[in-house]
Amino acid sequence: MTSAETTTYVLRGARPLGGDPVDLVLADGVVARVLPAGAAPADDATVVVDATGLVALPGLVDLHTHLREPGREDAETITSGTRAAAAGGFTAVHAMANTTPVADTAGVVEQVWRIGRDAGWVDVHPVGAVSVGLAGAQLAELGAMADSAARVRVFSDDGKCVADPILMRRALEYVKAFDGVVAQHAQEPRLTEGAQMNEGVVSAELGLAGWPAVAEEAIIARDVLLAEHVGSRLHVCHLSTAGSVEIVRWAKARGIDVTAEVTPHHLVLTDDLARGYDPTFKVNPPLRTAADVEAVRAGLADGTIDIVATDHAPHTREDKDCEWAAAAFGMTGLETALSVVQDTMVDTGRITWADVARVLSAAPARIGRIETGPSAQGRPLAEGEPANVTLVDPAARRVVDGAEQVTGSDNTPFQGRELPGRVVATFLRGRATVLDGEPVDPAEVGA
Ligand SMILES: NC(=O)N[C@@H](CC(=O)O)C(=O)O
Ligand SMILES: [Zn+2]
Ligand SMILES: [Zn+2]
Repeated sequence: MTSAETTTYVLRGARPLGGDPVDLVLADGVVARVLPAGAAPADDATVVVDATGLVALPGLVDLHTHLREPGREDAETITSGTRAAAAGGFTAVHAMANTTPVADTAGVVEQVWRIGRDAGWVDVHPVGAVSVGLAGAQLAELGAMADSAARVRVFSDDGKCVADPILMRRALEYVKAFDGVVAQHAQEPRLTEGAQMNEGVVSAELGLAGWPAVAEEAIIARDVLLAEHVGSRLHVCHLSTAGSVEIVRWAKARGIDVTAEVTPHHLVLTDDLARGYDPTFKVNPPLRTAADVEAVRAGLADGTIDIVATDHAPHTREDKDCEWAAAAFGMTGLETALSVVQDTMVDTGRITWADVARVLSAAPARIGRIETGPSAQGRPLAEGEPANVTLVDPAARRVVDGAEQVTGSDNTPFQGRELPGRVVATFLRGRATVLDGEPVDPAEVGA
């Protein structure tokens, strides 16, 4: 058995960012050579991957993943969630703080970071909570989390909105000291009390309490103004309405340092899906209207929305197989994100593969400040760069089946749907975490 560190891979005929075919040689953890297709030599110590027709992307980076550990290992563990991430083409994920206990201390974020490192599937970058216990009252120890081994730069009470404006202001001011960012789950709590789905024609018809677009938009409007006032960096989680896109567009034109994400599901699914009362489609923020879907696609295409983030939110059957009102909010996404982006944005001609590399790798790495340093991510596929590489077959098609997925939960909203694209291989610093579409256990290659 060759050890992970010494295996040299030749990705024969790969198309970096969808461009002309080349041979990518991965050795010693970096992209050692970029050669004309067919030119890379192969010897006994080399593994040749036939990458003819495959698009090579820098390893994907998710800014918004729920790994559930510690506390809800029955839904997902750091190991199962990061294995699913690798299967989806990711080499780094940001692990959200709404665990039990909450990731609001240096101790918890270090533990998550260490378990992720030891699992070896992707780099795990813990997100720190903004407030103690996500309670929205008292600022958590942001500085201690930033200074810890986990090097936290992203802070979020995700799942809950930082509703108190003075707490939000203090958090924005505090993170400036270490170039951090506050990632807001924009949801005005009073306007969404008891809300079950998007407020509109469908909620009225179904008799479910609605969640108005203004509840999201009012918080985003407030926060971009706060970010401007204190001169800090704001990130908007899972933006979902046409009005939210307009506000972010306005804020960017004004020079405010704001970034925004959209989830794959908000790029394609609408509130019509609630008609079947299947809680698989219950999510926070809720699925919106076709007009909102069009607006977020346009926002992603014109750069108003910086990134696609999965908001992978695994839940047990117990928490999902119940009546709509009692079910948990959330849907899985790590293993379908790239396919949904290809389907909605690339195959429709709205963005290129180079744009995919930006919105799913370089930009989230930059927002999370993981683009430099020992676990650099989101860098170009150039000689000397870390060999974080994803090979995708854009011509493949597959029918999604939650039972076959790697994640510990099966609440995929794409069950039974045919989607384009398949992740054939993923490399983390030159070590294969996925080959021939199958996860490669880090323990088995001596990583
Ligand atoms: N997206 C969801 O519907 N749920 C998330 C929380 C969140 O992202 O707000 C979860 O933790 O389950
Ligand atoms: Zn959220
Ligand atoms: Zn989330």
